[in-house]
Amino acid sequence: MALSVAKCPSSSAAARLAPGHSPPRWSTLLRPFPRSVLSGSVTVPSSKNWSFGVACKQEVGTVPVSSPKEAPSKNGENGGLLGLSSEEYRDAIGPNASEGEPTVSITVVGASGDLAKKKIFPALFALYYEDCLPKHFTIFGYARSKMTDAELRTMVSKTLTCRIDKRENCSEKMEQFLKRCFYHSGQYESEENFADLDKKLKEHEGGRLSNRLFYLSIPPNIFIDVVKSASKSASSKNGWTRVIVEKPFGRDSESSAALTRGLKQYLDEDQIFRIDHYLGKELVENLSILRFSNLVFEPLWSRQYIRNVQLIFSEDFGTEGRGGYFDNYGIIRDIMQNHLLQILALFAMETPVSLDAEDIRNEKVKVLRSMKPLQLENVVTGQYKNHTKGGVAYPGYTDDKTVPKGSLTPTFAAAALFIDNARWDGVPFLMKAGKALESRRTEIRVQFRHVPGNLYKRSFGTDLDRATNELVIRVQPDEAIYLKINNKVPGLGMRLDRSNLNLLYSSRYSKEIPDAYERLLLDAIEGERRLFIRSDELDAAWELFTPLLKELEEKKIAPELYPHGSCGPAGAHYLAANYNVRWGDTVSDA
Ligand SMILES: NC(=O)C1=CN([C@@H]2O[C@H](COP(=O)(O)OP(=O)(O)OC[C@H]3O[C@@H](n4cnc5c(N)ncnc54)[C@H](OP(=O)(O)O)[C@@H]3O)[C@@H](O)[C@H]2O)C=CC1
Ligand SMILES: O=C1O[C@H](COP(=O)(O)O)[C@@H](O)[C@H](O)[C@H]1O
Repeated sequence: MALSVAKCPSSSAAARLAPGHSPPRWSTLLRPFPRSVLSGSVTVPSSKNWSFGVACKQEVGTVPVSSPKEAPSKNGENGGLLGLSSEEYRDAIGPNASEGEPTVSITVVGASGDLAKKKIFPALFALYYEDCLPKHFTIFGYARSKMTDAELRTMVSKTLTCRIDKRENCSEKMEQFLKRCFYHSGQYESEENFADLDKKLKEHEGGRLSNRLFYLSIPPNIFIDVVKSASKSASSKNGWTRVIVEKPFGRDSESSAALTRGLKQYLDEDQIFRIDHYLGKELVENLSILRFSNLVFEPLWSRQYIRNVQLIFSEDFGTEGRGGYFDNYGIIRDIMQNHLLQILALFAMETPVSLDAEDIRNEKVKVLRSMKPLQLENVVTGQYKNHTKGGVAYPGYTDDKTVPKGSLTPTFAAAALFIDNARWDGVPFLMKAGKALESRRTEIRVQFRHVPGNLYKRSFGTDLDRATNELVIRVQPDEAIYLKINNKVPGLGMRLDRSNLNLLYSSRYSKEIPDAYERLLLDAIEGERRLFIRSDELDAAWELFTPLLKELEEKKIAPELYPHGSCGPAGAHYLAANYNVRWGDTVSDA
């Protein structure tokens, strides 16, 4: 029987316990409390009901008691109240504070763009549908494009979807949701335009304690302009102000440090939520649970038993429509330096002291800082070229009009990385990421060592590799965790077979898996930083990749061409073979 807790109880009755009731203990395993709760906050009941200890806990009147790491925010009197004592906090929010429920205003900056339409508004709607948003919330779209509220709603409504398993009242809920979405057109560097937004936000907040979340869904060259104007003119006067920053966080160590310095002129580190949406994916979240809550795995999690680890990302489409952005970054910056490296850090970290964000991030950063410098000979790059299959012509990367002719930007890369610590000494961590490949998949593959003195080695023939165990965590699509084991083919003979112990999520759970952006938006609203990137993690990630990127660019290394829709460059196989490894996704029973 599965332990189950409603992640976002649709009926708040199930979620709310009378004051004095203990929350179910295991709920914390499934969703660690926000830092404010862990550090001893008092939750002020907003009414007779008390939202407490549940997956989708609303931060209703959370009063920080002591949280030494959370200093008052940079924007001083305009900023959050995170560093105040509970008495100061009550004084600041007035005598009736505990009677009013706070509001959350979410401003999607760059609301006219692709990400906002594709991911952010749909995720906000899913949270609303699941009763995960606070009772009082308002969503504002902000961008330069001229749009009315009605036009924004029409635009947004086209991308909202209902969960397959929850269609009940969906269109009604959509209508209610859209009524809470508004639009404000303005320039990104204009304090005046943000001051106008502030006025509108205040009208909606109706004098309540107001918490404000800004989601920067815009190109990075305007991050600082927006943060400057928003923090000066539109940050909360009496609640918290937080900013979600989309990637890319720079192109290299220097530009990333400059971006962080720029942001920190106006924000404290704990107001900055650097998003890496791969950390919000269900199976990536599950990685630590798999390892730290199952005795069978943790003892094997080291060089002693693990031969290699593979982190594989592939997409079966090219850079269509994003060539302009992509050409300036390439696959190493787009996928490896962030998504795959973050997964590696989570995979390889030591047991954290607790599930608190800082404890987890402390362990991740230690892994990143223990990485051996990346050598050019341990890297293969590729770029897709046009290819015709079944009478259909697929364009090459440089056929995209937004990509400069002769571009050397890699759309594929494979690399062998090493962690210079006692646990992982000598174990290759092989990464592979590519666009326009034959399939779309993201996987973590753990290949174990051979069984010493294997009694059955004769039964495996010459291919002993096939006899080793492999643990596969398929992040997407068809989320699954499976372990390849050896077993006897039933019958009187002695033939060995290889089978999968398979946890296929769609068979095990009828519930639809939430999109990563839902989890991350909810965490940002709750102040939970575990799945966001801290600045020292970011620095360490860039420190690892910057010298390699510079070398590739300075030496003008030409990527190996591979046909659109193929398995990628052959060089990736040679690279793996150098370490006696075969990519797990290329074998017939992958
Ligand atoms: N799209 C995706 O799948 C992903 C995107 N990201 C990141 O998220 C952010 C947003 O992505 P996306 O929505 O695709 O980006 P867009 O290019 O669609 O930009 C978003 C909005 O920003 C404004 N804008 C665009 N270019 C400029 C410019 N040069 N100067 C000023 N304003 C500009 C436009 O709004 P207006 O003209 O109305 O002001 C546009 O609608 C980016 O940082 C991107 O790298 C990260 C992961 C995936
Ligand atoms: O960050 C990015 O991620 C997407 C892939 O995300 P997914 O959740 O759809 O797997 C990738 O296409 C894009 O290039 C990159 O910027």
